[in-house]
Amino acid sequence: MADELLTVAEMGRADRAAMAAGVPGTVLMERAGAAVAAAALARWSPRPVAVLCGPGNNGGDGFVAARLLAERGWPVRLALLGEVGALRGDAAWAASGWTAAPERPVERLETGVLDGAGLVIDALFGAGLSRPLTGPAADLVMEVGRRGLPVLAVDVPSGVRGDDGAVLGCAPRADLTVTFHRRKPAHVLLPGRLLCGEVVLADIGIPDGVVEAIAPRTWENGPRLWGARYPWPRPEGHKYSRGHALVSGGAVMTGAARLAARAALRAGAGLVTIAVPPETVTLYALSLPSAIVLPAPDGAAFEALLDDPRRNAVLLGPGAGAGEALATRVLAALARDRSGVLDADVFTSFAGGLEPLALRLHDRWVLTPHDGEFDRLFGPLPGSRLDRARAAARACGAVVLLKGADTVVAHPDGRATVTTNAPPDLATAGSGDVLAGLIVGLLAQGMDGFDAACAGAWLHGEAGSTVGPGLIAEDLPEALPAVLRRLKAGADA
Ligand SMILES: NC(=O)C1=CN([C@@H]2O[C@H](COP(=O)(O)OP(=O)(O)OC[C@H]3O[C@@H](n4cnc5c(N)ncnc54)[C@H](O)[C@@H]3O)[C@@H](O)[C@H]2O)[C@@H](O)CC1
Ligand SMILES: [K+]
Repeated sequence: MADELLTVAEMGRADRAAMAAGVPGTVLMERAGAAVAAAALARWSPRPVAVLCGPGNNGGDGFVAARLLAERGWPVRLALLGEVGALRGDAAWAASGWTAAPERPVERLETGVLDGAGLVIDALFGAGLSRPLTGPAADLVMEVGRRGLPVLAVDVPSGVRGDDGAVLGCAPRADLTVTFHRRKPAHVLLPGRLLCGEVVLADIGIPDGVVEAIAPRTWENGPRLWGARYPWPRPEGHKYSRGHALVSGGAVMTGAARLAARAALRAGAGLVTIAVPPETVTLYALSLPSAIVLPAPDGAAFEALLDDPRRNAVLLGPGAGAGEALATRVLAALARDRSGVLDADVFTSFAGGLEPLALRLHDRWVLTPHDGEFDRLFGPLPGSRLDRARAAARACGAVVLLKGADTVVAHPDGRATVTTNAPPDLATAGSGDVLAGLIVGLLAQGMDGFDAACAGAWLHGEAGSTVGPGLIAEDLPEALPAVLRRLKAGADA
């Protein structure tokens, strides 16, 4: 499946470009409806179907699918929101194909159309959804849910907004969603992703060059994006050529920096120094045999460690304790030519204003807030998670990774990815520290900020899935070798 995600506007441009290149809209619609019918035939045994059509082209796809399924002998009832006479353009053409057979009426959109149905095809609204579902459309969607009928959604479950996956009013929970040409953000962002069920991407004959011309800026995260630049160890390499991460450890919440340091090592950093309060050296050293544990009694001592340019990537935040001391360390790290990750307590330490950070940050730094931390640092920004992460990256000049079940990574230049492989088991203490550690480990090896953030988020998700139920954060670095082995096998193929 292609990784690009097209906004609704970009998909509209793709449709228009295809038509300008000589593919008529009716041909696109016929192929879209055929893909829906094919998906129904492939997934379900023959059964009575209720096709719910809306007033636009999404409904047009429904008319085509209904005709094709009826031609295959499936009992099909079709109901339309509005009047057939009010349909325009390609949708009117598609409707005429259905009504051409006198035994195929167009029913009013009422719940009775569901009686006897063993499958619902939801073709009410797609890209054109402009307001919350109300009236008969909402009644039908609610009734489909009450009856527990299987649902095949055309393009998106009706009520799910294409650009952000938000539900306007209500939306059915689909078993299968057939979308066209490229997926939209709604197929990967929550809650949309959960309502789509399995997503099938159908080729409706829009030439590939069209996507290249549109140059989309959003992708589903995966190794196809960054795998070619993954910093695999080279035969002639040695530990000094694999980067040296510096992790700042705290006095009380010592687990956070230890988890991060271990993850940085597992991600392949040649060396990891963890700078800790002197009274905790033994504790850190005993649990991290492969890391260098050094005492840093104060800011000056930490700066002395920073001054060694071989320590090329820095992690600040996990277990650090918010406040002036942490803020000073952050600014000291940013004053040097380093890459790094800012996490956790850093966001509280700079909650008063972004300016001191924004002045010094650049795109070899990655900020990894969850939603609460994000709002603390950037304020409540409008729009989807994609919009907000992009705006934040632009505002601070660094890569922003907005954590969640649908983690977004955004670069200040507007590129963004959505990560979809994170299992819910990852919602556990210390999981974010591991993520920060993975990213700093990759930065230390020379990956750029965007690649390191994307690769870190994806590896984190894969490690989480490898462990599965019962996962605790300590398991994640240990799961990494198996994940990397699989990645390498794929990358080498
Ligand atoms: N040539 C094309 O543009 C193609 C479009 N395709 C299909 O066309 C869809 C987009 O078609 P449209 O742009 O016509 O949009 P939709 O079919 O999603 O809906 C547009 C209509 O619904 C109305 N509407 C929006 N929200 C409403 C609400 N909550 N309650 C009541 N009415 C509401 C709008 O006023 C408009 O009349 C895609 O999702 C896809 O399924 C496919 O056929 C492939 C080709
Ligand atoms: K739909």
